[in-house]
Amino acid sequence: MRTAYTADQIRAAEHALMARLPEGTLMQRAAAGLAAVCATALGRVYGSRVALLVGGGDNGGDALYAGALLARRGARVEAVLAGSRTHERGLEAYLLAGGRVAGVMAVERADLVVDGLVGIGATGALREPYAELARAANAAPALTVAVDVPSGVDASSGRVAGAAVEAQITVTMGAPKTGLLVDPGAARAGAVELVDIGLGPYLPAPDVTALTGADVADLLPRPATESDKYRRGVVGIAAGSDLYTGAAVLAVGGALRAGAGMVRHVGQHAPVAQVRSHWPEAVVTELERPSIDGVGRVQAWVLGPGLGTGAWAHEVAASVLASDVPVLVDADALTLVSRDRSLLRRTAPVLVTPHAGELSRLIGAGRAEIEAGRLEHARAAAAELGVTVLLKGSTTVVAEADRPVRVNATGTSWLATGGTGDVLAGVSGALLAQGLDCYDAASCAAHLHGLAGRIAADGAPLNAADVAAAIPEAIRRVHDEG
Ligand SMILES: NC(=O)C1=CN([C@@H]2O[C@H](COP(=O)(O)OP(=O)(O)OC[C@H]3O[C@@H](n4cnc5c(N)ncnc54)[C@H](O)[C@@H]3O)[C@@H](O)[C@H]2O)[C@@H](O)CC1
Ligand SMILES: [K+]
Repeated sequence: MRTAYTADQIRAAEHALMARLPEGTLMQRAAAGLAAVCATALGRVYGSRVALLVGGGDNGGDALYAGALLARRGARVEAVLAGSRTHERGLEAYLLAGGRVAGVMAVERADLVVDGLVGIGATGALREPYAELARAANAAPALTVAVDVPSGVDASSGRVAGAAVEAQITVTMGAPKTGLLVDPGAARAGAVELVDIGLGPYLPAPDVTALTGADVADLLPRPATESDKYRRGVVGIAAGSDLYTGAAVLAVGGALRAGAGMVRHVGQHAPVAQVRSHWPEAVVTELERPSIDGVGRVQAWVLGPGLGTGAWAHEVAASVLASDVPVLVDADALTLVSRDRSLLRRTAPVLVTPHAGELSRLIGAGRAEIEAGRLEHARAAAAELGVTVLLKGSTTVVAEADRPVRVNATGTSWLATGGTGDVLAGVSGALLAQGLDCYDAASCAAHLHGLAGRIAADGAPLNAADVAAAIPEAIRRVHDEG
């Protein structure tokens, strides 16, 4: 399990650790780790050109001490001082080692830029001249290594409010920060390298977590020898309408590939016919009236892909949500519940799987605002609606009351294409039907779906059916990792 922490959590842990160590020890550890990563990235330190962007706080101190280490190894190091003050001892050590102070031109001629403008002590958008220096680093041909977090990225949320450094590598001190795992911040961080400064024993419960493949392998149910299709879990899929048939085919496909014992599709005539012809394995029921009464027992429902948003769909949604099993609410069903919240009044679990636009209708926040602050909006929605929320997007996050948000790191932008959400709904539903709770089902499904997207894309466009077809390979890979 990967874990990440807010700036406040890190600061508290640092204080506890610092109280037991001679002054300056932590910064020395941080700088040594930072210099080592820079040296590896440079390949040859002697004779290379390094520019340091140095802010007025300890983040700048880290950069200066690391710059001193690189200067001692023969690098030509130039520091651009951005703050009205500069870490005094760091600057002394740096100058003593042969480092120089320079203007912004240093950035243009550097092989490597070290971004030590701000770290966890930043407040709000970068002010000048910090913002200008961040832009200069982004425009320069050099490799950029960010100290702790890319300056301009909020360490606790991943928000980017103005100019922000786009790093190829971020060397983070003590423990990863939440903003390095959540977009838009995560996209600015590049590869994240952790420097162990001894913070481990002082860290609290994490703010966010990310499942590794091995974690997913542990959580996934494996059929036992005595399993039969009913014990392995029957997933019901209430999807498709005479207008929209493809979504049902894709959701059923996702569910079939993710290990459900049986998939039962219910819907109108056209989608039922499509599902029957695509998936002879599925059991289909054409609904004569908008109700699931009498269609047979299922362990979990997927509700919504292509269902429509009219009166018929509303009746189907009410009937599915009146059941006593977990329900995944997706796509058109999200529109239905945002119009009629009373549909969500039930005791069995609910998992909602919106993208930012759908979440904006559900909780009345702006779409851009949700994209900018994915974590806080997913958390707020989970609390307000009393459900588990899987918020899709460039970083998929899963939020549930009283649990750390799970962030998915496997996705690829190739997945941003029509129908992939229907596949995700099917995969999640199959995991719910196999007995995973909403939180685990959603986070495992997001992991497998992202991995399947990478396998299917392999550097080129994919379609949603390819993603469903790659789910078994994704499952094999997580088991290999486990
Ligand atoms: N506390 C410790 O023991 C350790 C701290 N470390 C480093 O110290 C950093 C935190 O240091 P600080 O608490 O001094 O804070 P920072 O250095 O992150 O930021 C504070 C400085 O940035 C300026 N600033 C803040 N927001 C700004 C904005 N929006 N635009 C322009 N300037 C802004 C402030 O005026 C101040 O000079 C960590 O991120 C890490 O890099 C590491 O050395 C590990 C040990
Ligand atoms: K930084």
